[in-house]
Amino acid sequence: MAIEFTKYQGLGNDFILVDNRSNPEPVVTPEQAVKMCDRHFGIGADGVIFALPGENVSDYTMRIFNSDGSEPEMCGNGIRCLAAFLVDLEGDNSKSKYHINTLAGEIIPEIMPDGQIKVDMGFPRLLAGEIPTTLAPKDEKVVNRPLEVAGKSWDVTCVSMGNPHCITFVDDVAAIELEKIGPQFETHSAFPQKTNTEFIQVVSSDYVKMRVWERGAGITLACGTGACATLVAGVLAGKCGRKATVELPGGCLQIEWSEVDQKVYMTGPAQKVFAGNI
Ligand SMILES: N[C@H](CCC[C@H](N)C(=O)O)C(=O)O
Repeated sequence: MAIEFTKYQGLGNDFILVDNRSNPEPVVTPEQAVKMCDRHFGIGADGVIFALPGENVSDYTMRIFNSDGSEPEMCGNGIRCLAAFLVDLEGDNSKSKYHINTLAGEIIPEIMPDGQIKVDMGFPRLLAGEIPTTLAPKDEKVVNRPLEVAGKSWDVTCVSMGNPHCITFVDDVAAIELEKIGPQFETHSAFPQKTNTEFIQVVSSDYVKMRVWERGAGITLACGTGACATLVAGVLAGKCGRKATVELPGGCLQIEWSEVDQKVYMTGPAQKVFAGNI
């Protein structure tokens, strides 16, 4: 069965988007998603994202398969790409704000006048039991706690944006051997659902540099939920303010942890690359 798709990217974190509005179940299996994401034998992407019918009061439902076939709760760059995709699909009937149902709760992307997309990413989850991690009692936060990885003790801060993130502040992100230690963080026994792993270099209280090893995807050029988790971790660890630019290898995101509603807001681009079928 031919599958029509449109390729989008958000700061180089790239996705295959599928119009799944006529079916409550994804029309692609996780195994097929792995093949589609292969950068030599397939289309090539960090994941496959489905625009499914909405539930309750939401306009649509988003589901995503990572390039290893696993299904995460949410994807920040991905939901900006989904919003751009929906505008394309809906044409003249398109809206500027969508209520999207996800496994991380309701997420609300808004297309701004300058074409950037601002996303209400909801509330961060801060307790060990919500990450989830065994690094602290389940009703405590995990801020600058030691974690033994690759024969070294790292001070980590854990935050969930619906998906788990383990954040480590370092003096020089370029010096981190991500391909060597990323997998050891991702699959560490302290993370029952595995984890995304971010290394952060604080340039100033409103500018940080980040590199990421993603759960189920490996090194990516950007991670939206990771950038949100990073800002929250920076506030908890006293390293940055509640609004900052997060510089990723693929470009910059503007992140704010609102003091008004305690939600996290992410603003960044999403670009269509090409359409096709497979
Ligand atoms: N690999 C991530 C999902 C994609 C998140 C990332 N691409 C983002 O932009 O948030 C996970 O398993 O939680």
